[in-house]
Amino acid sequence: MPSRTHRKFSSDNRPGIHILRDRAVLRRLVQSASPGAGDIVVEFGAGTGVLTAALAQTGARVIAVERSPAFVARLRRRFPPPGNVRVVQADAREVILPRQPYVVVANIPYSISTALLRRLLTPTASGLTAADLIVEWGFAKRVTAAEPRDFEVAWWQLRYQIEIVRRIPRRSFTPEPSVDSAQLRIRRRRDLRAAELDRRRRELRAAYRRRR
Ligand SMILES: C[S@@+](CC[C@H](N)C(=O)[O-])C[C@H]1O[C@@H](n2cnc3c(N)ncnc32)[C@H](O)[C@@H]1O
Repeated sequence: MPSRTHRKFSSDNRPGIHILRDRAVLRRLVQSASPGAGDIVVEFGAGTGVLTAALAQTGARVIAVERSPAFVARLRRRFPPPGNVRVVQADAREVILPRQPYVVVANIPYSISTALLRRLLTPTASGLTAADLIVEWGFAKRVTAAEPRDFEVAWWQLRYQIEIVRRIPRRSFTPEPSVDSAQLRIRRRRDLRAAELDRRRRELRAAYRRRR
């Protein structure tokens, strides 16, 4: 017999949907991001709005991006205007991102992790200042590796400090995924000037080409 929480979103229960049910994990994620009132926070994959509600309580302006029409309808009921939550029905990989400085806080679908990080961390001109994400444990290990396997991750690490804050057991979600997750903390490095960054990027690119 499915639990009540499980039944509530069973119409949208496709692979990749794992609702965060551990309040402590949720609290720590929001605390790590600690957005201030009026800050722009983008949440990808808002689902039932469990994280959205915690973010909204900080007074930040929350942009809740969700692809599923059923979840979007539910989010719009839960966060009606006027308020500090804007629900956007879109694919996280394509949605228009803010031009002003913004942070991302999200429990992202495992299947789009690479595409999403590529979108957020690859461009040099970006308003992203920080991201606090829940991602698959193996993915977190890959993007925080001391010696990244590929140039792309090395480039992300050059511009952003990326670290695993903690391991999150699979039982923290409903339904449980088959693997554990990680809380990932990403902060933009401010110490590199454009010319220096460009030089380091060329050096990095050359080093990875030689490895092949
Ligand atoms: C892991 S669940 C997280 C749900 C909720 N934020 C939470 O923390 O409990 C991932 C959510 O992302 C949504 N999703 C999946 N692919 C998406 C995409 N390409 N763009 C936007 N949302 C997506 C799913 O519908 C689901 O609601």
